[in-house]
Amino acid sequence: MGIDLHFTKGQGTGNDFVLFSDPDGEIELTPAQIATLCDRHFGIGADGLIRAVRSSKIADGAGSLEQDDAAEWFMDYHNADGSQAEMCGNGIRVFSKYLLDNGLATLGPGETLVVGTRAGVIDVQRNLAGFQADLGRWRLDGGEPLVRAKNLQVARPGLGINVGNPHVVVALADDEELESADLTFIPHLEPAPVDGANVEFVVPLEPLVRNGVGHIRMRVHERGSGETLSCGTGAVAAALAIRHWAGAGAPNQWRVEVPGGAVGVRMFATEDGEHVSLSGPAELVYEGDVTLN
Ligand SMILES: N[C@@H](CCC[C@H](N)C(=O)O)C(=O)O
Repeated sequence: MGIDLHFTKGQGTGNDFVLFSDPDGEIELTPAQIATLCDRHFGIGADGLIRAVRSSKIADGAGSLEQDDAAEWFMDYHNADGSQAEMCGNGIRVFSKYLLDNGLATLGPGETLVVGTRAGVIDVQRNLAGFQADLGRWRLDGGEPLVRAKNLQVARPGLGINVGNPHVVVALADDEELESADLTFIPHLEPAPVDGANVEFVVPLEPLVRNGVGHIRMRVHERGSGETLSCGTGAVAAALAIRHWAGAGAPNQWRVEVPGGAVGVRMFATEDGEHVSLSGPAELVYEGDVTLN
């Protein structure tokens, strides 16, 4: 018997998602079913799939689910190939918009929506750009693998950064080089991270710092989804890497241009260490019904 799904299509800076709600955790899709839904030729088409499930109903084994009574909803995220991911920065804004527009949550001015994810609970607030998500603490992680991409003449050292999910950031010389990279092929990392990684190719813009805000441009090859128009956690990792390389005095606020638009990144001190936040737009595009066999 088929599974009937009422779905919503949403996007944030062109990173697009199929969303559906499963409050009681009754619908477990297989990786193959998710890949079919996300397929742009044989399915709805998306970079990832998001299931809205109550945190109390998410099945055990979902990862490091930090239970928090305030997080009524859990963002169950899968990449386009059906693989699970811990976190999605653009996805969490679109997920918040989905919860609010469907009356599943409320978020007044100055209030915080707490969302459960495999990377822990994330605080989301409204802001001028749309939504801002506090992604919490980040860490240098995964060393400095050598990165090769098709059409890039030389291998480059990357920087491994974990912002809930794994990234490797590579600095390129200029826009010409950024455009020349062929990201239809998976970048080659040496040594290869055990759990794979999203790979961001970044160039500084001129001037790098304007009014105290750093400006960079990036393209990304997402683990499990291929090249996408944007990756929120990737933008965060890119800003952290460039700040790391720039050294003392580099800004704590960044604007990251991606093929699908631009997002904002901010690093700020908290009692439990430095946090990083991501802000940007979120839009729900259309709704539909689909039957999965
Ligand atoms: N597009 C997302 C990241 C989605 C997960 C990623 N592909 C992974 O496997 O870690 C974002 O906006 O952060």
